[in-house]
Amino acid sequence: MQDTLRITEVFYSLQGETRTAGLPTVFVRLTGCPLRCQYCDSAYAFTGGTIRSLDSIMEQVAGFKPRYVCVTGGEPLAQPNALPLLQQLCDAGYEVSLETSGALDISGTDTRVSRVVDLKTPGSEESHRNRYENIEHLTRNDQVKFVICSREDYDWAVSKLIQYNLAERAGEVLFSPSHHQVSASDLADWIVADNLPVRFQLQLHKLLWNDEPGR
Ligand SMILES: C[S@@+](CC[C@H](N)C(=O)[O-])C[C@H]1O[C@@H](n2cnc3c(N)ncnc32)[C@H](O)[C@@H]1O
Ligand SMILES: Nc1nc2[nH]cc(C(=O)O)c2c(=O)[nH]1
Ligand code: SF4
Ligand SMILES: [Mg+2]
Repeated sequence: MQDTLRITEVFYSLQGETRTAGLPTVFVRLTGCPLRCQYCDSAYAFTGGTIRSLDSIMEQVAGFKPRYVCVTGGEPLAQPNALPLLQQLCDAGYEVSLETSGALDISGTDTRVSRVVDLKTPGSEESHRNRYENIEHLTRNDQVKFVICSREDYDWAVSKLIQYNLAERAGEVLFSPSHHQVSASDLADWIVADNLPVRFQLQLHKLLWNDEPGR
């Protein structure tokens, strides 16, 4: 089918993460993911969804009159039509971000998109899926995220930060606690103790609305 995507939900909320945290944002959640991170808070997007035309998605997004649009999932890049969706969203004048697992090639995405590339830690149980070739495509418009499940994950993330010079390559490096799996205040303390050039982030939407889908 041409120009269609399988979509779990489109909703307007406050961005809970990344460098635009706190800003009203439309979320477009694409259905399906080839990974199975043990902590995944969006497993309801693995299956189901509705096949929709690009035009109908663009129309629904426009109805919210947003400045920011976040394409997430599931794994957006697992659907080939994610690329024209991202491009059309940029053409329409929105500030667009893409949440991606980093398991698929990011190089075909519109360069206006801020790609939030999650480097999967060992604690996710999907770190063998990391596509390290993506790192050479990162620009200062992009963000790298580590979702940290333990002190071991933290040490691993620090080693990748140094090995790939991520703080120079990307505009932001984000360290986020895996929800309820590591103490957020411990993670904050480790970052300060090590004087790391990274941004600590919490999932604001979980503080505000617990774990309700569509928020
Ligand atoms: C649900 S994923 C969808 C996009 C893509 N599949 C990915 O993993 O980046 C969006 C972001 O939520 C993060 N995430 C999922 N479950 C989480 C949890 N329990 N605690 C913290 N972050 C979580 C993921 O690591 C990812 O950075
Ligand atoms: N409010 C809110 N912010 C988010 N930022 C990234 C999300 C995601 O599920 O990818 C998300 C989400 O699900 N809700
Ligand atoms: S890659 Fe993203 S959507 Fe897929 S299982 Fe991991 S966190 Fe969930
Ligand atoms: Mg979420």
